[in-house]
Formats: sequence, C-alpha cells, structure tokens
Amino acid sequence: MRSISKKCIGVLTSGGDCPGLNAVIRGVVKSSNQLGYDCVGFLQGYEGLHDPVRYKTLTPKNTTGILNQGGTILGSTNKGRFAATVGVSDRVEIDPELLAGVKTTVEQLGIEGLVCVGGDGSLAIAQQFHEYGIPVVGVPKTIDNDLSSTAFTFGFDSAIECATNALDRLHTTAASHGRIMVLEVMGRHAGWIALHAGIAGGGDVILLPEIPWTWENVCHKVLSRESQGKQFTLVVVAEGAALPDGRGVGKEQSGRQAQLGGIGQIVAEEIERRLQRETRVCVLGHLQRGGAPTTFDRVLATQYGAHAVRLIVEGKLGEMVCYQPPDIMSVPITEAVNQLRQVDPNSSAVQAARALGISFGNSTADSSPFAFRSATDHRSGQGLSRRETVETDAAFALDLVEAATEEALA
Ligand SMILES: Nc1ncnc2c1ncn2[C@@H]1O[C@H](COP(=O)(O)OP(=O)(O)OP(=O)(O)O)[C@@H](O)[C@H]1O
Ligand SMILES: O=P(O)(O)OC[C@H]1O[C@](O)(CO)[C@@H](O)[C@@H]1O
Ligand SMILES: [Mg+2]
Repeated sequence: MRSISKKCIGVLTSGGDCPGLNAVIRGVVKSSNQLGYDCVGFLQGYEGLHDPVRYKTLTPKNTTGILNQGGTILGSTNKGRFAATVGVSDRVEIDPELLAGVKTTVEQLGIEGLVCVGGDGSLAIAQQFHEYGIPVVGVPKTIDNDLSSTAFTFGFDSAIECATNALDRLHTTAASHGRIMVLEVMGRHAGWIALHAGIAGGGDVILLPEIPWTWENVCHKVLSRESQGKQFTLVVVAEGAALPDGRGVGKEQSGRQAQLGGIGQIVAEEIERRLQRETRVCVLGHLQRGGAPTTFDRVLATQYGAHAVRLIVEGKLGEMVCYQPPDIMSVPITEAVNQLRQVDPNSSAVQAARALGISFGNSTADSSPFAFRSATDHRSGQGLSRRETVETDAAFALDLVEAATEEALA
C-alpha cells in the first residue's frame, strides 16, 4: 500500500474498451499532478478495487506516450462481481460486503476521489458506490454514444471513423461487382454508429434499433436504385436493430448482457432470397473499438480527464462530466444512467438522410422525405428510460435467436 501522506486521486476504466481511454487516464494523471496529487490506477475496472486489490501508481512519466494509444493501460472488463444492471433485470444491488471492501481500499489509499470511466452499466456501478459513501466521479465512455446528458461519449467518433472507412471500401467493391453489401456495426440500444457512418459513408439503407422496418421496404429501395441505373446498394445495420417481427439477434450469456451480432447475415440472406441479387455481409465487430482515437476523441477524452479531477477538487462527488457544446459541464451520475439516449426518428440527421433518399426501411416516412418537423416538435419522445430499455432486453432474451435465424429466413 502507498503511504497516505500525500493526497491522492484514483482512476479506473470499465466496460467495453474504446479509443480514448488512455487519453482520459493521461488527462487525469497530468492534471492531478499539477495540483499536487498522487495518482493510482486500478486494474481490470472495478475488480482491482478489492480482494485482491490491484493498482499501479501513475505518474506523468509512466503515462507518457499513451495519448494516441488504443485500449487501456489499466485493463477493463464488462463482467465480474460488481454487476449493478444485468441484461434482463433492472437494478441489481451490489453485495454490501464488496462495497465495504472497496470503501476500505479507498480509505487506506487516502483516495479523495475515484474517477470511474465507463458506459451506462459501469456508471450504474459508480452510482451505487456514491450512494454507499465511496467518493466517485464519472466519465462517459462508449462507442455506442447512448448516455444521456452528454452530446458525445468519447470513443464514438473513433468508431464512426472506422465504420465510415469500411463503407468507403465496401462502396468501391460493391460498385465494381454490382452487388448489395450489408455492413453490420455495433450499437446495442442505440443506432448512432449506423446513422452517422451510414450518412458519412453514403449508405442507401440504414436499419436502427429505434425505427421498425420491413423486408419489403428494404427490397424496394434496392429495386428503386436499379431503376435509376444503380446496380449496387449499401445497407448499414446496427447489431441492436430488431428484425421486422420484433426479435433481436444475438446469444444469451449467463450473468451478463446478451452478446449481440448476426443480424447482418440474416439481412443479407433475406435480401438475396427475395431479390435473387448477389448480396454479401461484412461484420465490423471489434475493429470499431480498437486502434488510435481520432483527434476529436483525444481532445474530448483529455478534457474529460482534466474536468473529472476538477470535480473532485471542487467536492462535486457523484457527478459525471459531460459535453454540452461548447462546454464541459457535469450532471449527477444517476441522471446520465437512468435514461438512455437513442436516435430520435425525427431528428435533423434522420430528416436530412431521408431528404437524400436514404431509406430507414419504413415506408410511411420514407415516402415523404421533405415532411420536416421543427426541432421542438419531436424532443419530448426522445430517449428510453432504463426500465423501458430493460423491457427491450427482456424481449431480446426471451426470443433469442438461434430459432429466429432460421425462422426469419423461412
Ligand atoms: N466488474 C464488473 N462486474 C460485473 N459487471 C460489470 C463489471 N464491470 C462492468 N460490468 C458490466 O459490463 C457491461 C458493459 O459496461 P458499460 O455499459 O460500462 O460499457 P459499454 O461500453 O457501454 O458497453 P455495452 O454497450 O456492452 O453496455 C455493463 O452491463 C456493466 O454493468
Ligand atoms: O466485446 P463484447 O463484450 O462482446 O461487448 C460488445 C458490446 O460492447 C459495445 O461495443 C459497447 O462497448 C457494444 O456496442 C457491444 O454490444
Ligand atoms: Mg453500456
């Protein structure tokens, strides 16, 4: 254990990794060092906080050169003993003995505040720490960009850069062969990656968790492109989008959230079956989470790290830093995790996409692309409460898709 003669700040990275985690760590270390704090980083997310305690002392010297490195030098996990929300159920209480153990670790190390870098699930754990009296602040991370109260989580920009690059590449090969290409991207509850990459990469059909779609409309788009002399079509589908019959595609995992994936294959096979057109699928998977952060994510992550330290110094425990352009602000962690931020089907971005003729697989809206509504008309419906999301998860778990894969194709 370190000597506690000097004040100290702790940091950990939790949940699915993403580009920019190291930039946050560096931001925390450098800015806390300037203020005279020591810094420790716990290993493997929350797991390193107790039994056994695993951490390393972080200094400006040993964190040098990590700004542009993907992954996290502290390690991360999206499973373990601290589940605060799991798959189909709502809030899960963390074992009080674990919480007591964590509190002891934090006190023994003289930690004034613990910076918890995570997505919705990991910040739900931080919220329970806060309620127990463990001094935490949150930093919003996830490629899915589905946390409310912040315009962007870091990692998202890097993920859409990767997905856009993939679409650029698929575009040329699709055009050369006159094929339909389906790109499956990540996005558990929210279709931000599919939407942004789809627009940036010239997608023709974008299928999201937020917008129900039909096979007929997807196929209609392919045929209407052909009638314009375009022999190829790019389809982008979020892994969390449901099939037209409402079922999700993935596999159940015990004690943790379902592993999504596979909808791209189903979409490709069904288009091919219905239209007799050569259709191929590309699953981008973890390429979206790896590699160096974009410039935007480096700047955002660095700001998040520095402002998380500021929150601790100002005694704003239980708060999460957030980006409300042009400022980095803070909100109670509970506010950010109780409401997921989903794509609003009437948002400006979706409207613009429709205006260009991009299909979201639902004909009503597709047929009137210029029926724009003012920005204020549609804000009330935005977001999905934690409970509604859990119900969606429950539906996923009930119909999981070994069976669906075959049935959807029948
Ligand atoms: N130590 C742990 N013990 C148990 N579960 C954990 C632990 N750390 C993280 N998790 C779980 O991992 C999952 C993913 O974490 P989080 O939501 O923070 O990341 P994410 O990037 O948003 O990923 P996802 O989209 O998969 O939720 C959450 O369900 C969270 O509760
Ligand atoms: O790598 P894992 O554990 O399969 O997690 C995948 C999930 O994590 C995320 O990438 C978010 O971090 C989701 O988009 C995806 O559903
Ligand atoms: Mg999450």
